[in-house]
Amino acid sequence: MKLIMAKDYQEMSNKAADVIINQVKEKPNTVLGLATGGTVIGMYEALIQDHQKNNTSYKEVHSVNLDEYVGLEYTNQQSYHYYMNDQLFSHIDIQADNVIIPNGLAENIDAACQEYEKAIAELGGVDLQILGIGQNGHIAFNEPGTSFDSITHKVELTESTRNANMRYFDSIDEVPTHAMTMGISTILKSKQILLLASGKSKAEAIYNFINGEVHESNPASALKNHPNVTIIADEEALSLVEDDKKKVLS
Ligand SMILES: N[C@@H]1[C@@H](O)[C@H](O)[C@@H](COP(=O)(O)O)O[C@@H]1O
Repeated sequence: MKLIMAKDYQEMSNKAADVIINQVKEKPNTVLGLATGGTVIGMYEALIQDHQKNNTSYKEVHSVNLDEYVGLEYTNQQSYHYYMNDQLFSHIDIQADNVIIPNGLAENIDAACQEYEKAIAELGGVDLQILGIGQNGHIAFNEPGTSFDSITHKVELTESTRNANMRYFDSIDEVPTHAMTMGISTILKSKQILLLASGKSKAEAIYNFINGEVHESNPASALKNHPNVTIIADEEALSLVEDDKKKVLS
C-alpha cells in the first residue's frame, strides 16, 4: 500500500486527477471505476479542466460506477446517475454507451446485480478504481460486517450512512433506505485502486484503515489484501496517523 500526502482538498483532487489522466493517456480504452460523494467532486473538476485545456480524450474509456440508491429516479438530483452526468460525463467526451451505473430502478434488483457483475467481467474488469471512504470505514455502500467475498448486491443503509448523506437531501425521510453496490470482492478485482480522503471527518476512518487489522467490521481494511492500492489523503484526514507510519507508506 502506498500513501500520497496532500496539503489540502485541492491538492488531493489534483493528484488524483493526475493519476487518472496518466492512466487514460497510457491506455486510452481504460476501464475506470468511478465513485460519487463529496470527496471526488474536486477531482472531477480537475479532470474537466484538463479535458478543456489539454484535450485529454475519454472517447474510448469505459466507466463503471460503484453504487446507486434503490428507487431514486435518475432525474432526481441525488441519484448517482444524475450526479455522474452533472459532475463529469456531460463535460467530457466519454460516450454514453460506454458508461454503466447500477440500475437502482430495476424491477428485479437481484437480477440487476448479477447483470452488473457480468457487465464488469465482460469489459475485462476495472483497470483503475476510485474510492472514497465512509466515516465508518464503508467503501461504496459496503457497510461494516459485509463479507469480503461479496459481489454486487442490494444493501440496507445504516443510520450512520443515511445521516452522513442526509446533507444532500431535504430531510432524513428522503434518504433512500437501500442501495445497490459493487461488493468488496468486486472492488478487489480491480487492477489498481485509488482511495481518496479529505478532512477531519475522515481522520478516524483513515487511522483505523492504516493501523487496524483486516476484519469484516472495517470494510476498507479488505484493501490491505490488494497488491496495488494508493491512498491520497490530505493533512486533516491524516491527522491521527503517526509520522513514522506515514513515512513508511510514502
Ligand atoms: N456510497 C458513497 C461512497 O461511495 C462514498 O465514498 C462515501 C463517502 O462520501 P463523501 O465523499 O461524500 O464523504 O459515502 C457514500 O455513501
